[in-house]
Amino acid sequence: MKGQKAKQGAKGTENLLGKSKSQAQGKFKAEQLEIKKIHIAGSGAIGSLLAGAAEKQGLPYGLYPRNPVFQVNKASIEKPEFEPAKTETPTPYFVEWTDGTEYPIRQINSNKPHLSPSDMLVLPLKVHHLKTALTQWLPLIDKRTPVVLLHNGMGGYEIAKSILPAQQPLLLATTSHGAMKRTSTQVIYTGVGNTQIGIAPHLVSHKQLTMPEWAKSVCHTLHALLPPVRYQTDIMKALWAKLAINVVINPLTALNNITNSHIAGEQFANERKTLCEEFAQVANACGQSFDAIEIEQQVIKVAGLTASNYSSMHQDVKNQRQTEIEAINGYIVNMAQKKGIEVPLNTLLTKQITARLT
Ligand SMILES: NC(=O)C1=CN([C@@H]2O[C@H](COP(=O)(O)OP(=O)(O)OC[C@H]3O[C@@H](n4cnc5c(N)ncnc54)[C@H](OP(=O)(O)O)[C@@H]3O)[C@@H](O)[C@H]2O)C=CC1
Ligand SMILES: CC(C)(CO)C(=O)C(=O)O
Repeated sequence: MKGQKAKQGAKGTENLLGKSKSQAQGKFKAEQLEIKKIHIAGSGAIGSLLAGAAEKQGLPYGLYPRNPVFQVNKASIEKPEFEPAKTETPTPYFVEWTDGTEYPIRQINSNKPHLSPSDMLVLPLKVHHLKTALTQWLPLIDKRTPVVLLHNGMGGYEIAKSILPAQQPLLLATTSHGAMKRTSTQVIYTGVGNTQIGIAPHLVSHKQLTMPEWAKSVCHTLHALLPPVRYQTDIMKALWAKLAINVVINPLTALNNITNSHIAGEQFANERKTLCEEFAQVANACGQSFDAIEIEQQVIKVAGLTASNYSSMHQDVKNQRQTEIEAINGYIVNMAQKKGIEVPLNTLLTKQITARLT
């Protein structure tokens, strides 16, 4: 099976419906699937993984690289202009699934998308990419097109709120699936995790007891593509919980050039404890409810589950790419300042990671 190439070409939505019925049992019903096409902004590791999943399930998809498709200028905001990609990918590249099968995916470079309410836009980007990407996509989406933010760290929601219309259907998500770009033509699905998703808090009505149809459709589609998807009624709590993990594992693995497994060890006991305490103090001052000891147990668990991983920050530092430090430890430092709390270790790690790239 290893290296086996899957046949290219979408097989239509029946295939997705057929697969999703069994995959989504007990979660979402097949008749809730109304998303006709998934548009993926950014062909990084997770974006490519989603495209591979769409290829695998036969759901029409568009995978768009950074910048080249649409230039941001005043004119393009009124009437978006498409230009040929500077980084055109004439041949497909491949996503290698967990069973070794390879699915060919292509980036879209020249077709001008117009997203309808039955399309969805997913942004599996780093927070520091979001402002530009959302500004580029805004003229291309209908005001009823569901938009999904999918990233580590915090701050993306505020950026999206400042750019999108107030009533734009918006979901916030975080994933623990692992994906890695091994070469320019190969992305590997390195670890099956899960995706947690929820409606942006400003769209949640306490009077509405059931999920709106658009949110069901999005969750169902994502679950059919890359299961399991867990719907969270309090997505902010889930994002804070993921942040806690990243606050500890990411900077320590990046600075010490180690895999995640080491973070569970005795040598990091002091840093682990202090970071969890600083996190809990800040999160709780921001209206959350976290216990430092429970967070530390969770960090140790995740470090064990992802033992052989190099964290995303480790990879960014190694490849001299901008890290997500501002959205992770930097976010804790900013929130701590606002609340008058001292967070010396988060402050130090933020400075040390930032210094690595200058
Ligand atoms: N990879 C993983 O295993 C996991 C990742 N995550 C999180 O998911 C998010 C995405 O991660 P990942 O896929 O690894 O990141 P990558 O860096 O691989 O992908 C981000 C992609 O976004 C592209 N990009 C930047 N700006 C734009 C833009 N304006 N329009 C379109 N594309 C743009 C980048 O382009 P270019 O290539 O030109 O830089 C890059 O290809 C991060 O927050 C990460 O922490 C969470 C769990 C696991
Ligand atoms: C959970 C963890 C730490 C897995 O590596 C991660 O989210 C990351 O690397 O950014």
